[in-house]
Amino acid sequence: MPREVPWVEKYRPRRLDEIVGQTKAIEQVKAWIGAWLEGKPPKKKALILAGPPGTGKTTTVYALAREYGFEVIELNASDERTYEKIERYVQAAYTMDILGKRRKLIFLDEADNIEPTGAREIAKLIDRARNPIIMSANHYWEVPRDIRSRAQIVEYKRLTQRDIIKALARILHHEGKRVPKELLYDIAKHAGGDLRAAVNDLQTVVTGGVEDAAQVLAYRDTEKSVFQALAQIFATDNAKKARMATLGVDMFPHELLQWIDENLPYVYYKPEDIARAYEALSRADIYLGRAQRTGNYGLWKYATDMMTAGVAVAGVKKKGFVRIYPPKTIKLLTESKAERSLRDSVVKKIMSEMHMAKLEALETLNVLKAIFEYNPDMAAHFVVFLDLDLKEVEFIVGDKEKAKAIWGKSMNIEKKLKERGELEEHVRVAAENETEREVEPTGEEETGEEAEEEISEEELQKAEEEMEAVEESGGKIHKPKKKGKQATLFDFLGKK
Ligand SMILES: Nc1ncnc2c1ncn2[C@@H]1O[C@H](COP(=O)(O)OP(=O)(O)OP(=O)(O)O)[C@@H](O)[C@H]1O
Repeated sequence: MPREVPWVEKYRPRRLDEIVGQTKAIEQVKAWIGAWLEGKPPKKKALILAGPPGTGKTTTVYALAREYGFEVIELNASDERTYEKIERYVQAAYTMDILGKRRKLIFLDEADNIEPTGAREIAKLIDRARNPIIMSANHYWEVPRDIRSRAQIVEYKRLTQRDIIKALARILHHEGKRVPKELLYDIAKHAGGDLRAAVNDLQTVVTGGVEDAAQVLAYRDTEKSVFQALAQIFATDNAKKARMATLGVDMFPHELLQWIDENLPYVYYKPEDIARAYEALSRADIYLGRAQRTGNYGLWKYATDMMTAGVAVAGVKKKGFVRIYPPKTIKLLTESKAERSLRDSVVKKIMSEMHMAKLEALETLNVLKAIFEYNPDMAAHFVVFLDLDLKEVEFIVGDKEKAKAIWGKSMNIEKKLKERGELEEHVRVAAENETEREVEPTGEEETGEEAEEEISEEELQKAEEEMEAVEESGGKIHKPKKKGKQATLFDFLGKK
């Protein structure tokens, strides 16, 4: 199912005069580019747009390019290959040539994330540049000195609540939607000057119904940045960026883990990528357990690395707007009795058919929810395998019409299996898995507690190596080896 276009992109200002609250910054940028256009490149051939996230830095670069006829070459400053790429462009003739090629403007994002060696190379390139180079950074003082000394700084301010309300009202007008005034004020207040966060909140509230708003915003109060942190983790393939995303989050790691746990099934397309992300999470969980028992809270670092970088690089993510929700485990108290009993019955079926402990089954239920939402064919196979009834399917997918469609497909599968006498085969496969597990013990117990006992010191050391490997391999985590013979959700997917 295609995701809705993120409003932050749909309503990104196209013109400089549509950018709110940054008049002074934009004047400075225009003056700087004006010098280039007059053929007298400014003394400082690079510009650093510095300021908090979501305040219009990237937007400025693209609007500037559109208005002044530049082609933007956007490169990630922390990417090692960036140097070679810039090399190609800085020396390109700075002309609008007769073939109609446009002048190039080099845009380096995350200038506060450049390693020292990269910084020296980029500094040399700035000296030789024949094209304007604009960089953006959240923390000016973390931009390497070699670069800072060669660049003019332009400061972007946190946006005021008034600016944010103006921008949100404009979006609502275009969408033809209304939300209560108080809610708009609440969103603006909780965004902390970050218009990207505010626009994302508005989209969440409008698409999820206003009744969701109170819940979403209630969490913004105390855990403002967890939404932003998760959005960043789920948007990047860069291990370092993912790890940095949670730095400002005022939350214990085990709470953060719950947030990531329940939101991540909606981020990846492929079941095997979801599986890989869950592998990283379960390692994080193990470190947390051990930290708790031994009092060695230094282990929190490994846990956080696993749940941020490990999850971020687990696979190919969906593009588009990701709605981030507070974890249901926190919401359980507000669940109705009927919902609780349906959840319990589904979880019991998962436990019995897939031979899982309760925690693992709850986790699997989250994955199933994503599969049921996005892949009705695969969902139908699960309906047969788990012997789910229509009410249970409705509970999992959360929509009557979708549930009916899946149910119909499952009836067809069941009919075909019966004709081929294969219904029994499903049962036999499950039974075989059970026997294999008994014959060939994995050394892994099913409860979190017991698993924690098995972590050795070497394994802890390995955690650090693993995270280094993630970075060295350019952000790709090695596919974990399959352990034991326990029937997991993904064994099942493999068999299908
Ligand atoms: N000053 C602004 N005026 C209008 N819209 C804005 C402004 N700042 C941010 N936005 C909205 O927020 C989105 C994100 O803004 P932008 O990409 O420019 O942020 P940024 O400052 O580059 O953030 P980061 O430092 O995280 O890269 C834009 O697409 C736009 O919808």
